[in-house]
Amino acid sequence: MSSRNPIIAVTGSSGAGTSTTTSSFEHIFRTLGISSVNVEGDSFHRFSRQEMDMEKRKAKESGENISYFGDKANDFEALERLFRDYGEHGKGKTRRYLHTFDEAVPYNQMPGTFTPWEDLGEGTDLLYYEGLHGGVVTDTIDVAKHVDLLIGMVPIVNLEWIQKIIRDTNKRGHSREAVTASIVRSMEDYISFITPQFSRTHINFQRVPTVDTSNPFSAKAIPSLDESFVVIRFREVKNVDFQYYLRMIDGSFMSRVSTLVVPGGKMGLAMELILTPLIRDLIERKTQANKQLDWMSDL
Ligand SMILES: Nc1ncnc2c1ncn2[C@@H]1O[C@H](COP(=O)(O)OP(=O)(O)OP(=O)(O)O)[C@@H](O)[C@H]1O
Ligand SMILES: O=C(CO)[C@H](O)[C@H](O)COP(=O)(O)O
Repeated sequence: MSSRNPIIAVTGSSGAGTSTTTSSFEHIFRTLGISSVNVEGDSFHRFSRQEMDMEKRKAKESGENISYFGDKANDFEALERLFRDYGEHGKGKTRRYLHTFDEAVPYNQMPGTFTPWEDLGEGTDLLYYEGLHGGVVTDTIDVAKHVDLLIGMVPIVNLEWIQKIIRDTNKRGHSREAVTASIVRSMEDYISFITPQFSRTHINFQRVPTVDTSNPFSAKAIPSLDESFVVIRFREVKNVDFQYYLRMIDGSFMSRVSTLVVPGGKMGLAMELILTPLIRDLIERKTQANKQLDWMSDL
């Protein structure tokens, strides 16, 4: 954690909606006049799509498993290094994984490849990460400890799979069978690396559909916001003004002492109401820390 160079991370599985959530954060940053550097978790995959296909074949031959959720396919050290460097110096290195032709063409590259590593961050107010591993901890690395505000984006698992299957088939050119196989192959890593993160978050947002999603593998469409509720669990936030949220968000209620439930259509409003003051606090702490540093260097 760093008062001078704060880091916000939205962490969630593939298809959970971390990229979609980014627009809510960008709106808050614009409102508060904050300049952020945005980092995508997929940039820290170890392998291009072609290399990963080879790794999957090798793993299968030796009776092992490899998935995008685990440490074999992701460079957690590089991610921790970026967070540490940004926290200490306000800069670091990242790159982009290009999923689609639309993303790849401007770089004159093919989908499934990486852009070169480049320096980023200089002069920004905060680092914003969205991806699979913003709260990951293993025996050798601890990404979570560098994060000042850690948000879990966790639809219930049937909905997560529907979102992944429909996004990967419609936008990323994969077959339904290939996506289903990747869900199966990823399950062990999902339990070891993805879900433990949601016990380290400050707040979890869990979308719960109110329509039948009992066979996610045959679903034709993603349940809409109006066909869902969002369960918001405050884990590590003090002095939460639930009365204020209940007054401001029509149709909201509390299901437990630390849990607010809002209609799906109010998710954007809820995020704005809840996150804006927390982000403002991070920026105020940054201003104070920098003032203190200036004052000490004047001595
Ligand atoms: N709240 C939501 N309501 C309706 N659809 C949603 C919602 N959140 C995400 N989706 C849809 O689910 C799919 C996956 O979302 P998104 O691409 O944001 O996931 P992601 O977590 O960024 O995945 P990855 O890490 O694999 O890139 C997209 O098609 C998106 O439009
Ligand atoms: O979303 C993912 C992980 O978060 C993808 O599965 C991963 O980035 C690989 O992408 P692709 O299958 O398009 O090569």
